Amino acid sequence: MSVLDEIIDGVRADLAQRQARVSLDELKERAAKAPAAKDGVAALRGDGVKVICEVKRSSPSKGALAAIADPAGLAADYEAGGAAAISVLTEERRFGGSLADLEAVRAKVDVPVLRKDFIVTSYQLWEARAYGADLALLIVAALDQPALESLIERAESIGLTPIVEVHDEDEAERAVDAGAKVVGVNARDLKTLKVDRATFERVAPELPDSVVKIAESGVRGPHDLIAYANAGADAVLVGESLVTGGNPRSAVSDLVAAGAHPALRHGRG
Ligand SMILES: O=P(O)(O)OC[C@@H](O)[C@@H](O)c1c[nH]c2ccccc12
Repeated sequence: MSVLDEIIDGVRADLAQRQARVSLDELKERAAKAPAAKDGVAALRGDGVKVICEVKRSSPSKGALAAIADPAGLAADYEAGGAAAISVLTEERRFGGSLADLEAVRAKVDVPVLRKDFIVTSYQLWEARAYGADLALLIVAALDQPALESLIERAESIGLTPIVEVHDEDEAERAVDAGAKVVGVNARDLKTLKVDRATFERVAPELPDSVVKIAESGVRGPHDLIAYANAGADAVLVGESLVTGGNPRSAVSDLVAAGAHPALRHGRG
């Protein structure tokens, strides 16, 4: 069984407990009261390379990264540094996240917020909206094609922008076939946990120009952002280096400054 399969088993077990406590109707009522979703696509387009900053306490590959007692405070630092969006991990067992983190971050920042989890049912999309997310991650490797298609449709119908995560050319083709408009290319293979920064440049050419392209994982600093930008990234998604670096606000602003450099040839030019 791959790491991804193990993570998803845990996610399904936790999900079953939440579903037993909170009905879908209750969630929908809560979602109806949530502030309207912000435009996730608009936030990731435009001049310069956008930086999505992640609230990440731990990971299956590295274990504990940072305690993050105040996720909303961290998100506010990210926003002050120029983050285009905030990613909040809500998976509990391996990443130490929660829906409470999502809610706290949403209440604090104005930029769009991404629910980063292993979404396998539409119930989790309603949760994302109910707790204030504007974007939700859908991982191609975790879904069969009909499920991927229906979750993309459902996400859009409830106002969420789906970020469809791929890791190779075949998955990129599946994402595009399923109608993805925003695609994240993850340099980390979720089945082996290995990072290969060349993944983005290999996979991005499979994606049409109209698709917003996010390079995920492995960004240690401006140098990696520039390499991803030169390979066509519209945005990068950064976690570990921000939570372990000591000064998240200045680390983000260094990335944003690098991404705004006029000499960069990025995505839409
Ligand atoms: O910590 P990093 O290497 O900067 O990576 C962030 C992000 O890309 C990574 O957390 C991630 C990408 N896709 C995921 C899917 C699930 C959980 C986590 C992820």
